[in-house]
Amino acid sequence: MSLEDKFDELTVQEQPREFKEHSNTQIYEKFGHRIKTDELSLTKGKTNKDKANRATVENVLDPRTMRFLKALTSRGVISEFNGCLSTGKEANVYHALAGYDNSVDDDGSGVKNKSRKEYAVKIYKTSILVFKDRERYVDGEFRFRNSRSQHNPRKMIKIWAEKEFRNLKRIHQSGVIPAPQPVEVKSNVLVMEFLNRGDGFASPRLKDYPFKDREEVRHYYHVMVAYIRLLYQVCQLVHADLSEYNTIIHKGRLFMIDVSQSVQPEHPMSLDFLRMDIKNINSYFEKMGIEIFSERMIFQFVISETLERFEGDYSSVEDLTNYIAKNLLPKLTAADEAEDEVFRSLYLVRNLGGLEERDFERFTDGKFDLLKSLIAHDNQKVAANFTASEQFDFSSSSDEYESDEGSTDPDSNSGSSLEDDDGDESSEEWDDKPKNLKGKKYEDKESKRQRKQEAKDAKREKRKTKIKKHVKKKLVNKTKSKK
Ligand SMILES: Nc1ncnc2c1ncn2[C@@H]1O[C@H](COP(=O)(O)OP(=O)(O)OP(=O)(O)O)[C@@H](O)[C@H]1O
Ligand SMILES: [Mg+2]
Repeated sequence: MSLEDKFDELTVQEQPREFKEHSNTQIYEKFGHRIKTDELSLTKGKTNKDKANRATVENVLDPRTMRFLKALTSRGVISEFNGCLSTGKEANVYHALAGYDNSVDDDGSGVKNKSRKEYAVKIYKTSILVFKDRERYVDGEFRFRNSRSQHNPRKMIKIWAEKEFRNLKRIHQSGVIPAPQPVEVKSNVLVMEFLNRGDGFASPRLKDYPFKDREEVRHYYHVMVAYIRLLYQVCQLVHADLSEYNTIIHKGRLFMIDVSQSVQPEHPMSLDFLRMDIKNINSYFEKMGIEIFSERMIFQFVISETLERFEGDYSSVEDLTNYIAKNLLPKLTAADEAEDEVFRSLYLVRNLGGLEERDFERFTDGKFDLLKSLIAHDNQKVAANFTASEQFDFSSSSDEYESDEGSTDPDSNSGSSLEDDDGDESSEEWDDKPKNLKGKKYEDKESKRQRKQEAKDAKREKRKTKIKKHVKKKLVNKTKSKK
């Protein structure tokens, strides 16, 4: 018997109508009492109080959150919710209308505006698991050194919302990079300006933006690269989750959103986050069919402190793209790609004391003589006014940041745990540190060389068994692209 014949025999008997109705009634009788049809009450339930208080609707609207929303409404910040813009893994974003107090015309005339202000209300999920992974962003943040409550997910979420609020405020106030204006933050609820397309809908994310032509794609790429640098240099932030999903094209300008995980440059992993951002952006724009710059070159461009400052008008696309054209050249050859490969695998450290074994071996194998050369060596593609190899020195920039904001804070243990205590490497490359020479000044050359070689070998042996599991895990995690 063929398969088709067998299949024909498998006809399922249609159930008589009465039977179906009968079973529906049975189900209703059995479970009907469990379906709540009464209005949602915000008062504490008499029974099962604990569970009910933590239960969530759409994972975000637990009774506490509802109370905050109610408070925002009664204070006149918000008048009504209009629906959900996005349900993500960390937060839901809702559209809301501003309260009547704020419905004053923008010209300050005091005349009530008929079209009321609109807000985007981001409500962080209070479910616990999602936030577990986020500790590494708050760890090592000087600004949050006293507020680490990472064992209490509720407090963690509050920090998270506040972090986004503060980062948004910093970016928005700088006037350098467009970002929605933050309005309020209360526990896990963040209210900000709604980026409106004009017809009631949200402006599109970069991912959904309908580019007119390739020229327009290139234009936004250049603006994006310029913004990464300005965000770092002027706002002192690394986005840390930059992608086509977290940028919005609004009124012809590129807005940065979703900055809860953004960190300051002195964060121990800021350079890793920066590299990841650059990789995400590059792969999106490459997919869109334009010539891109090498990741390493963008990285240098972003962090270089001696590079000529941007003197143009921040809102002028022309000035921004000229700035880029002056400082970066497209990535064209296979050799450029090979260099990016190396760059991606490099363990970036803030100082030489934080080197990992694999990098160390790359240097000692003679491939590169210093970490900074690994980033900057032979960079002929960078325009004449940007001699990158002279410009970036990890040890000096690290000192600067550490002394500035005290990233030696004991709380920032995630970063310091990445550091190895191989700081006093006796390798030739950085034995110019005076402490290595102390007391051995008059040693003859040959015995010095031998002593150093022995010390080096011993350390190498020691390191073989030394890479800690959590360090490895972090290294793997950080190279995974986010979306
Ligand atoms: N101010 C705003 N104006 C208009 N739309 C916004 C605004 N903020 C967020 N959105 C929309 O909501 C979406 C999610 O916002 P956001 O990226 O901040 O949340 P999220 O935490 O990243 O969510 P996910 O868990 O999906 O990553 C955005 O992609 C955007 O479409
Ligand atoms: Mg997002």
